[in-house]
Amino acid sequence: MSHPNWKRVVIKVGSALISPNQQGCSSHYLLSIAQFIVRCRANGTQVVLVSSGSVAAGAHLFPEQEKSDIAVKKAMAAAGQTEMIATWDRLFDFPSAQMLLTHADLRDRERYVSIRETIFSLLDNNILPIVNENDTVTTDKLKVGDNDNLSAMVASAAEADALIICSDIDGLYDKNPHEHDDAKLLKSVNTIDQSIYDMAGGAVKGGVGTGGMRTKIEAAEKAVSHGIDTYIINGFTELSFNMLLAGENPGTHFVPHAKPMQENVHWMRHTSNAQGEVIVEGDFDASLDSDAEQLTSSEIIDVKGEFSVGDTILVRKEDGTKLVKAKSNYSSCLLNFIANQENEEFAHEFEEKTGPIISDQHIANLEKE
Ligand SMILES: Nc1ncnc2c1ncn2[C@@H]1O[C@H](COP(=O)(O)OP(=O)(O)O)[C@@H](O)[C@H]1O
Ligand SMILES: N[C@@H](CCC(=O)OP(=O)(O)O)C(=O)O
Repeated sequence: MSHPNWKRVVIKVGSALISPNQQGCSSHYLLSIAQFIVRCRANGTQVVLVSSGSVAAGAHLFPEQEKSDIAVKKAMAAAGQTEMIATWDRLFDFPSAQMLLTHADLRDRERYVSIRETIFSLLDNNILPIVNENDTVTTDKLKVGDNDNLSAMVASAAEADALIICSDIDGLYDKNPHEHDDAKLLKSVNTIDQSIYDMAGGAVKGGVGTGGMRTKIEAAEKAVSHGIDTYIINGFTELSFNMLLAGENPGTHFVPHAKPMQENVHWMRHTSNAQGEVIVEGDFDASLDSDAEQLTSSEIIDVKGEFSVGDTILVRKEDGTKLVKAKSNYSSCLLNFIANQENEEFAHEFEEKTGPIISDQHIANLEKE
C-alpha cells in the first residue's frame, strides 16, 4: 500500500471541501489537497482529480431562487463550474484540463474508449485532468448522479492504482457518527457485502454533499473489483495527506481484489447500463470464450424493453436471478421475432447465419446475484 508504488491515482474531492459555506469557492481546504497532488506528481505518480462543488459554488448567485428546482440547480452548476475550475487552476503551476462527463458517455463503449484516450493523452503531457459530471445536460436517465461512483468509473477507465475519496469525515464508521456517539471507525474493509452497506447512511440533510456513505461504498466496490486500492479519508485535515504520502492509512482502506476483473468485463459489469432484458429458461453459464455455451432463441421466454444492436442487455431467469450482462448482437425487434418462431429449424438456421445472440467478447457473469 505504500504510496511510491502507485503509478496513477484518482482523487475525489467532495463539495464541502470546495465550497464549505456555499458562498463561492474557498481555497482553504484545497491548499493541502493541491500540495498532495504536487507531491504525488513530484514522486512520479500521475494524478486525475474528480472534483464536485459546481452546484455548491454557484448557489450564492441565485439568492432568490428555490435551490431544489432542477433548472436552477443546473444553472448553479454551470455558473459554479467555471469558478471551481479557476480556483483549482490557480493552485497549480502546471496546466489543468476540464473533463465534463455523463453516464451516457461512460456507458457507450466507443465514447468510453475515447474518454480513456483523452485521460492518457493529458497525463502523458503532464496536464492534470479535472473531472466532474456535466450537470447542465444530464437527466435522470443520463446521469451517474454522484461523484463517488463517477470517480470509481474514472479510476477504472484511467487504470489507476488507487482511488482516494476525500470526504468531510474520517472514513466509514459502523454507523453514522452524526447520529450515534458510539460509532466506531473501520480502518480496513476486506469484503464489501450487505453488512457494510447497512452501516452507511445518506448525506447530511440540507448539507452540500450528495450521496453520503452509501455512494462511497458503491464506488469502493466498483474500484476494488478492478484491483484499485480505495481510501475514504478526511479531506479537511492535512494530516490525512501526509499519512498517505508516508504510506500510512489515514481513514478507511478498502482492500482490492487479488484477481481483478478484466477491463472490458469490469466496464460491462460496473459502468454499462442494460437497455433491455432477455428472460431465459434454466441457467445460462456465460464466459468470455468463443468456445463457451451460446445463448439460443429456444431458451428465450421473453424479451423486455427496446434495444438496438450493440446495446447492453441483462440476461436473467424468470425468478429474477441475474445471469449475465452482455452486448446484444440482435435488436429487441429481431430477437422477439426469432424467439417467437414456431419453426425451430428456421430459427436455428437464422441464428447460424446471423451469428451469436450475445457477444462472447463483451460479457460479464453476474455470479447468479
Ligand atoms: N456509517 C457512516 N460513516 C461515516 N459517515 C456517514 C455514515 N453514514 C452516513 N454518513 C454521512 O456521510 C457524510 C459524508 O458524505 P457526503 O455528505 O456525501 O459528503 P461528500 O461531500 O464528502 O461526498 C458524513 O458526513 C455523514 O454525515
Ligand atoms: N456534480 C456535482 C457533484 C455531486 C456530488 O456527488 O457531490 P459530493 O457528494 O459533494 O461529492 C457538483 O459538482 O456539484
